[in-house]
Amino acid sequence: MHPQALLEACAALLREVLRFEHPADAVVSRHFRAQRQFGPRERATLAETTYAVLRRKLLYERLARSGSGARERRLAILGFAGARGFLDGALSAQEKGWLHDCDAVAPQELFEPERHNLPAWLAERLKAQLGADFWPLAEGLLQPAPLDLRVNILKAKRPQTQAQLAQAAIESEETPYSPWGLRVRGKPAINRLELFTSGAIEVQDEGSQLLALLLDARRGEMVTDFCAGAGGKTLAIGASMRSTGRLYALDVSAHRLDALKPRLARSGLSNVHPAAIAHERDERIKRLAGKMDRVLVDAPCSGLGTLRRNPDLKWRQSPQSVQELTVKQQAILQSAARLVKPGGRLIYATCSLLAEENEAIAEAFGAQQRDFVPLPAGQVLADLKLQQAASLCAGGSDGQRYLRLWPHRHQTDGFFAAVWQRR
Ligand SMILES: C[S@@+](CC[C@H](N)C(=O)[O-])C[C@H]1O[C@@H](n2cnc3c(N)ncnc32)[C@H](O)[C@@H]1O
Repeated sequence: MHPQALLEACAALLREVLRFEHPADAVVSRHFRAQRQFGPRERATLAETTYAVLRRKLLYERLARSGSGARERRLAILGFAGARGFLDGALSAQEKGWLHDCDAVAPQELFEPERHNLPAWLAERLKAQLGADFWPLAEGLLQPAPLDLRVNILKAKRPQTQAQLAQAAIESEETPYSPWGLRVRGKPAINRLELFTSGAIEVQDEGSQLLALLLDARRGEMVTDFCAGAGGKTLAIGASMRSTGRLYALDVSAHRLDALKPRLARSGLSNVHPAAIAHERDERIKRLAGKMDRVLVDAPCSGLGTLRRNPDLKWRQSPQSVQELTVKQQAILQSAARLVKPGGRLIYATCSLLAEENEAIAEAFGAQQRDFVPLPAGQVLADLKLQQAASLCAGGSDGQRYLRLWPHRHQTDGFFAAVWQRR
């Protein structure tokens, strides 16, 4: 495709995404379905340019105030994810001069928001929470996430899987914490590999794998994944139960549960029972009350821990949306807790960075529900012989109370989890 046509296509896609009416990944997929003319490399450039602009939106908007032509074209030039030589083929002499001037802007000439590229409300909260660690986090959130795979231990072993990937010219290394994980170099297409179609691997961030590990579901147990969605964690939990016992995968979104079905078929699991519920107090779940050995609440949240993958979320969330989510999170945790049997365990987790969706929810629950005794996440992970368990945790008097994963410290998405045992 001619550079000019590809640059204009990037600008057109940005025009749709920057309306923020729908999640960026959904807009990009719809765009590709409607516009069949793009090959795989062009699609990659279009998607990566869009994500680069979403990541550094404040910086690029500031630079785009100078220059000429349509705003989205200027943003696409600044975020262009292809080779500079190729881009040059699309630029006028004036645009080349402008881009050269933009490249020469030094960081000290920029205002803070143009360096961290976060909305003011979010930067303020993260600064209050993190202090000096705010800037390493902000920098970490501007990087694309690596591609992590989880080896399905029902079907494969990690070393052999790594060797098979190498045969397909895919380089990978073992993830540092999860015993199931492989971190792949680059972004190779995974879903046509025999390893993928046969269910030996799934794409899953190491942080998500750690949440499934933390649940420590055992063979033959009764387990509920209360907010199962498309089942990323369900599949990891089901495999850790060696496809025995019963694992209920509940969600209010039948659509998301539908996306679990093909993954379930590949996985070889026969212990998973997906069920759509109307809400967290649905009659259908009453009969499960007091019966579960393990309950995971992977609660709906702002998703701000996934900004490396979903940078549009920082522009789509707001203090009000976070406030509404915290109400829902409390209600779901309260209801899900009823399923836990005496001696059983409950986990509340999110992929948010914000204390109000995390520690605040866990502490409010602990204060109300004297029946549930906190278990230090660091201890649970150490008992599982997990590498460097203590470094993954924070909070409480010994700094081990909660699982607290950060992109800049652990190279995972941001995750939080609290664990309780019912008396
Ligand atoms: C963070 S996502 C779950 C991701 C999923 N566990 C995974 O690993 O792929 C949160 C899920 O909670 C679901 N949800 C929202 N409200 C709910 C409720 N009241 N009861 C159960 N699930 C709910 C959403 O539909 C969404 O799929």
